[in-house]
Amino acid sequence: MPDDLFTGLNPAQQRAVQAVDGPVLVLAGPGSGKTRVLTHRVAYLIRALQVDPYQILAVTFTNKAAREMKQRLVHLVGEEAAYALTVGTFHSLCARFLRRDSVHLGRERDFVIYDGDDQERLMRRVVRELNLDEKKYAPRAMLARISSAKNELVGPAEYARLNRTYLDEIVARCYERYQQLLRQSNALDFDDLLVEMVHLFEQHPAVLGHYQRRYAYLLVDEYQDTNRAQYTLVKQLAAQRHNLFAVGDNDQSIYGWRGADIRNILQFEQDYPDAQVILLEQNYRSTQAILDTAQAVIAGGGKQKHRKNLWTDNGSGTKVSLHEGYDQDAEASFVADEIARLVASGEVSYGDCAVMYRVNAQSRALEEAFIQHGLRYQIIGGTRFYDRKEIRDVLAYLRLTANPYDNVALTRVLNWPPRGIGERSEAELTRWANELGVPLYQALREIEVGTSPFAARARSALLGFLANIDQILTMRNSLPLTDLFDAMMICLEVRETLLKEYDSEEAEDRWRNVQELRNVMNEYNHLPLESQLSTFLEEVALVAEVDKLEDKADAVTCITLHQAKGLEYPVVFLVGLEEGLLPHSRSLNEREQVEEERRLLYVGMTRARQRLYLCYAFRRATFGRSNITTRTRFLADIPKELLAQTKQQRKTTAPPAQSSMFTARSTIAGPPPKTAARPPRPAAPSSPTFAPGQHVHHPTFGDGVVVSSRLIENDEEVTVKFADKERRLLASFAKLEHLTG
Ligand SMILES: Nc1ncnc2c1ncn2[C@@H]1O[C@H](COP(=O)(O)OP(=O)(O)OP(=O)(O)O)[C@@H](O)[C@H]1O
Ligand SMILES: [Mg+2]
Repeated sequence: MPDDLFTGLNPAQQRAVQAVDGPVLVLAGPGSGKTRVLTHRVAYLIRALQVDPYQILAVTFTNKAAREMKQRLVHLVGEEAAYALTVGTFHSLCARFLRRDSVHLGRERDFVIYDGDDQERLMRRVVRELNLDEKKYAPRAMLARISSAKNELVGPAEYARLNRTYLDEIVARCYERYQQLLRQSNALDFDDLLVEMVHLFEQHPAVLGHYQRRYAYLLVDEYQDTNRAQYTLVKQLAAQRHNLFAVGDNDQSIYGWRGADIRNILQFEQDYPDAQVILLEQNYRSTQAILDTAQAVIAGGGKQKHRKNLWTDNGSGTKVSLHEGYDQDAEASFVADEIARLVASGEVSYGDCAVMYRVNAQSRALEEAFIQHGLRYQIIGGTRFYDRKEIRDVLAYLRLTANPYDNVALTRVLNWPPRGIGERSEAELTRWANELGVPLYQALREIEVGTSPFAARARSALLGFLANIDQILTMRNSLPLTDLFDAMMICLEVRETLLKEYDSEEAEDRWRNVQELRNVMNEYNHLPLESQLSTFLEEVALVAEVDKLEDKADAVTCITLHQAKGLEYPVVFLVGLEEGLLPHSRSLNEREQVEEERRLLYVGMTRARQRLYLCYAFRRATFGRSNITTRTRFLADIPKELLAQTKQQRKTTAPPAQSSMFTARSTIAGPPPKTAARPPRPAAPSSPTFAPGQHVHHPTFGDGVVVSSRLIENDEEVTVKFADKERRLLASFAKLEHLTG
């Protein structure tokens, strides 16, 4: 036997590779080599047992994992055999099988697969057709319910039977109609791929028999995150030969919210009574320090079945760092500084580092810090902050506010928020503006005053848009940037629009992104009023551009915790370890959901090989408001002595006085920047020392602008607009400083 199959495997792993007949469950902790064993087992089947690679089916959790597995197998078994294997995700495999066999379901082979946008458009049609109120029955929300039903293999009829509330009835009707329309278009959505496959196997035993014979060997990675439909598929395929090899870790089950059922792995032995269960206990990925810390977190969740031991002889390594930053920007800055330091020391490269977070909006602060520090980075999965739809829409309005003649910005948001301006009206407007030889905004003005080619309905919709723009324009020169922004959000009903367009969770995420943009603006409020918006837009444009030009090779990886599953990096930063983020505020109601968040943290921690940083911020601005945070409860389960704690001194200014996206923020507190020498306050001023419009600094509330000031008794009462709100202060107590510049 060629020995490279086994040289890299310990005895337990070798046993797992060689335990060929019958079902096998490898239940083991992170980094114990489950994925490696699965890969080697494929090679073993081919090389040692002469199994035809055509008979092997391996299921991975992501397409990326499938590609990586194939690459490894090219080395182990050669190209020809590697290409004859079937490796993919449940979805990609089902799509492939259905292309071949969906005729048995009376379906054309060339069905199309609808993505999220297509689905939404279709559901919108359904909701309208059924004369339902789109506000009450948001298409996205309907789709989310239908998706859960599909993952549970519950069809429209059964859904109607099982669910009896009024809302359920509506969902059932939408579900039924949605499926009809999909069918008419010869389309399947993602969930249908699994559902149809299960149906095909149920209804056509001959087809199932074909697949059962063909795939004599089944291997499934990340088995703990299979949902009902996937679990059923595996069961169907394995029913004859029982050659199922599943690997997983119940402590890493993190997709419950998407229908994954942890019981699938816990009940493996009941499902397959002849199963062998193999435990792997040596971790090859992480240092002892990282492992101990991660174990402490998962153990804090109490006892579970199959408690696994995990040890490593990788050495104790550097202590896990626990870092408190002042706010999310300081946190990001710390991460960037630390990465720059490690890279400069020659210890690691950018590509060795990953930053993981709970929600995509958290990447904004990181992206900016990386750009400031000139660090290469890439955002995995998530769209880069400034590329997100809601951000681009809002930015388009801001661009219009700065320059109403910006045609690109104008066409982008002409019908967002939706006001019934269709493609036809837009084309007509463009044509007409060309004819008049004026920018679109000017053409809109013309509609207002004179004759235009538009029918009454289109005309009033276009004028509605114009009225919005003009209303915002009138505020442009009188409000500080963040106030202008808030007024704009109200005028355009952005939040309400998002709630209409998306289900409540997604709308909340997108609204959070929009508010994140407002957080950025805070830093421009201190500039002269007339240059705030333009400076802001200039710098945003630069950030967006720099980002595009980046060479992605050897870049820091920014990734959500959910997407980081199965991956590993020498250096890992977990940021935002605060209550409300992790555990996410959505999960606080149910214990089981909080436990899933705990596992998510565990998954994140166990991605690290050499260095792990746990970070949280003392304050965090969410939804436009900066609040003091509470660090996540899970940190309490880590014994203090396992951690090296660092804490940023409280910043004396927040936000920094002359800040912009490109002024480096120091992570360590420094003297307040650019402050005038502080004269001792005279006890009883005879005339106000503060005047409206002056920029001032307060040790606690940060920078602000004086709104008004008046003398009272023997003091001066100053009203100051700070980043968060307006405050009335007594000058003798408030220690207000005048800011120069
Ligand atoms: N016997 C071994 N000798 C040396 N390195 C090993 C051995 N087994 C696994 N490794 C290495 O340890 C790391 C973790 O392995 P792998 O990714 O397969 O773990 P896993 O159990 O799948 O982890 P996760 O649960 O996070 O998916 C990989 O870099 C792998 O190459
Ligand atoms: Mg793995």
